[in-house]
Amino acid sequence: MICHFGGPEQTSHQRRLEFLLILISTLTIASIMLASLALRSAVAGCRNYQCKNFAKCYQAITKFTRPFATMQDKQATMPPGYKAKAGAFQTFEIPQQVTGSRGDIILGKAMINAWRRDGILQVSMDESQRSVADKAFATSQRYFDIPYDRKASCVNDQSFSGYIASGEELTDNIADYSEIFTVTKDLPQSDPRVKAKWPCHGPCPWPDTRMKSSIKTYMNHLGDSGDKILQLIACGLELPDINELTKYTRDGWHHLRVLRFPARDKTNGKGKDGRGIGSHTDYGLLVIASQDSVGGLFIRPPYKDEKYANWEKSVAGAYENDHRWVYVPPVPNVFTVFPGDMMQYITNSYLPSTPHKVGLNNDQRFAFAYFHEPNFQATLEALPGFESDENSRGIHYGTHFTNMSMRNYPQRITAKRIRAENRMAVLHTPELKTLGAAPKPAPKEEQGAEGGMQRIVDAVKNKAEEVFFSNQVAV
Ligand SMILES: O=C(O)CCC(=O)C(=O)O
Ligand SMILES: [Fe+2]
Repeated sequence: MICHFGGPEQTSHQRRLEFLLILISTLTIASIMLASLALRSAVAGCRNYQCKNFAKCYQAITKFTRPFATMQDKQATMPPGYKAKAGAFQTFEIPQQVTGSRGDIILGKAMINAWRRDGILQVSMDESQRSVADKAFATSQRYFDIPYDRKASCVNDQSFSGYIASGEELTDNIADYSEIFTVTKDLPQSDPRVKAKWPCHGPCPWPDTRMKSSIKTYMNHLGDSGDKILQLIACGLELPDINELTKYTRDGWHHLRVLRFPARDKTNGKGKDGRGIGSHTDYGLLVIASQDSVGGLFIRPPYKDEKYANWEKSVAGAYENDHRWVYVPPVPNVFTVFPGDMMQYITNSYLPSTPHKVGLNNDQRFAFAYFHEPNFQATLEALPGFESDENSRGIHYGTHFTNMSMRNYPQRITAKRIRAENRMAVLHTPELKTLGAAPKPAPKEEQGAEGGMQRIVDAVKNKAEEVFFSNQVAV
């Protein structure tokens, strides 16, 4: 006899079976729908999905964002002479907008976990960022290819922007082989902060308008990502306001290093074999780095038995030659993102500043390091819930940046002018330490371009330039 479900001949056993079957199919459909929603939220960086199940969604993000490259691929580009584990870093997609939704909180927590575990995370570039980054890399190659004298003329005595020759920058007293064009806030002479002789404030000595436009566009994109990442981190830290971190970055002292490293057998001999940049941490809130396919970057994940505070005692050169470094293999179309000194300070080392270093490879290497920073006038305080004796005094970002620049480039014309004009003293004026406060004009006698002070400055500058140029070799 053929039984039809629901038919007149149905026994109670068959009805139970029918009920069970319906229940199982409903549950299967529901779990497929849930899984696909969770996956979609992971792909979309939790854009719209208001997650109800924290653990499941978090797991989905963690699994989905693991990269798929094999260990062999990742080791292949490691600079010769280095032994390190190759990292497999988590990659995140940043939403169009961060609103503080449940999804944003989950994403922020996943990013925080990645930093605390690996010291670094990756962020996918969107379509427009890819094209802007490609253009910036092309611009960088074009600049470093121009004759040495033209590159080297791009310096400024008021800002630390401009050219730094291979072998000019020191890390832990050893010359770095990086050749750099630094871009700090590009301010005209008419800007009140420049007129008031604030240290580090001045124009960027661009070689041409093409480079200016391409690099500024790139920096604007990085700035947008930087603020969104900070908002996500604020969500992940469950801070009372999603702008708890971005309140510091309005008119932030964002800057960028356009970098070229020579091949390991094509250096000018001023540094140490195979070493591109010595181990160091960077100064602000976030470092957003990008590199070509050559490979050279190593980072140091947080270790429980290591504690440092770069704003108190330099960590430059620390642990440089031990085996605890992790290689950052080039991955196409991602930014690598890690915390800087200020993030460590305000989180009481919950998010420590990530030490990193660069090795030289068989080919020249191009890279960018963008620093998403607080406003120069900002004094950073411990975040709610992260207060301790160590961060109770607050730290003035402009002073930290100026100290670090003076330490790294003591012989640069900018450092000489800061010393000659005693600009360090300006750092102590109340308006320089108050967000949004207007600068007070410099005293009359110091403003005159023809004054005695200016003559001293010019003499120092000329001498510095002489030394600067005589020390260089063409690349
Ligand atoms: O070359 C890199 O990838 C990073 C460079 C760097 O650490 C820096 O410029 O501070
Ligand atoms: Fe760095």
